[in-house]
Amino acid sequence: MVECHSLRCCGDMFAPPTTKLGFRHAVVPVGRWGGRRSGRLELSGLRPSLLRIQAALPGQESSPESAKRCCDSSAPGTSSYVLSTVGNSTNILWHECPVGKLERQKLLSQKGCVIWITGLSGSGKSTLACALSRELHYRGHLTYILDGDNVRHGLNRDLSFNGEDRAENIRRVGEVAKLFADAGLICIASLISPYRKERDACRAMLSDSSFIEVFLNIPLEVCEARDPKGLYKLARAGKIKGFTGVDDPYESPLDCEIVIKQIDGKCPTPKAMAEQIISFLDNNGFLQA
Ligand SMILES: Nc1ncnc2c1ncn2[C@@H]1O[C@H](COP(=O)(O)OS(=O)(=O)O)[C@@H](OP(=O)(O)O)[C@H]1O
Ligand SMILES: Nc1ncnc2c1ncn2[C@@H]1O[C@H](COP(=O)(O)OP(=O)(O)O)[C@@H](O)[C@H]1O
Repeated sequence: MVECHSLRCCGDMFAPPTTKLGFRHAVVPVGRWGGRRSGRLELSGLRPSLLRIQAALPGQESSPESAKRCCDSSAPGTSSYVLSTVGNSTNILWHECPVGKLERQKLLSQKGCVIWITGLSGSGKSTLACALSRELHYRGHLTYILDGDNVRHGLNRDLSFNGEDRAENIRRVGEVAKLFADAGLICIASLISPYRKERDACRAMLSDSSFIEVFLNIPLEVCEARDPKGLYKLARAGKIKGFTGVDDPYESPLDCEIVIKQIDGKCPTPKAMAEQIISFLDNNGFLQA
């Protein structure tokens, strides 16, 4: 048997990629660091330590078992690598680094996570995100806010507010939030994210329970009365089409970690809401490595 240099394939570093990344992959035996055995791999010049390759063979699911076979089934003189197909990206390779999430979390004395604040326009998402970031910052924790409005100024400037684009908006923010959580940060995503299916898909991107959904459950009438940007007025006048809560749906979470609502007709202060979330983080071990 030939020594396998795939970082995710052997020994302590082995972790089946499907559990973390959901790749579709298959194993392709190839020559040792060179040659073109699969007809599409050219490995010359690649350092062994960088190799964990997944093949673009459709329909072959990975499993711990199949990934292990990567070590066992090679012909003498060959090693096996696995390339993957993800969406429209074919023959791509995941690079591992010995400095991982755990090391970064240790450095930061916290656990990377995503706090996903969802609610109607005007419910107070941005205000809460800022209050939470400020309170955590004072306590020595590193945070980063992905605010819907702000992200639409750059990364998502190509997206409109039709259903398809909102779904893509949520997906992209989910992916970026996942990266920030992997970086060890407490990532606060505050966007309307009106669709349950897309929010749940973002939750599914994170392997452990590090997706914390916060529903800012403020009634439409209150949000509309606040109307800080005058958007509800424009929507009611028919000057904005497809406005959430007016003529576009908002699907409330059915089972989320934290619900914030009015008490006796009064909205808690942003600081009080932030404290509620911080208590959750503390009780669930996110504020230590
Ligand atoms: N049609 C329509 N519906 C809802 N909101 C609208 C719309 N058009 C513009 N805006 C402004 O865009 C902000 C919402 O952006 P999001 O990225 O959070 O929305 S979404 O998650 O993609 O639904 C939202 O900001 P917030 O008020 O902070 O929520 C609005 O200011
Ligand atoms: N807890 C709160 N109590 C009272 N008013 C609030 C609260 N949070 C936010 N607001 C006000 O509501 C309006 C909308 O807040 P904002 O954070 O912009 O909401 P969103 O980001 O959900 O659109 C702002 O005028 C803000 O000052």
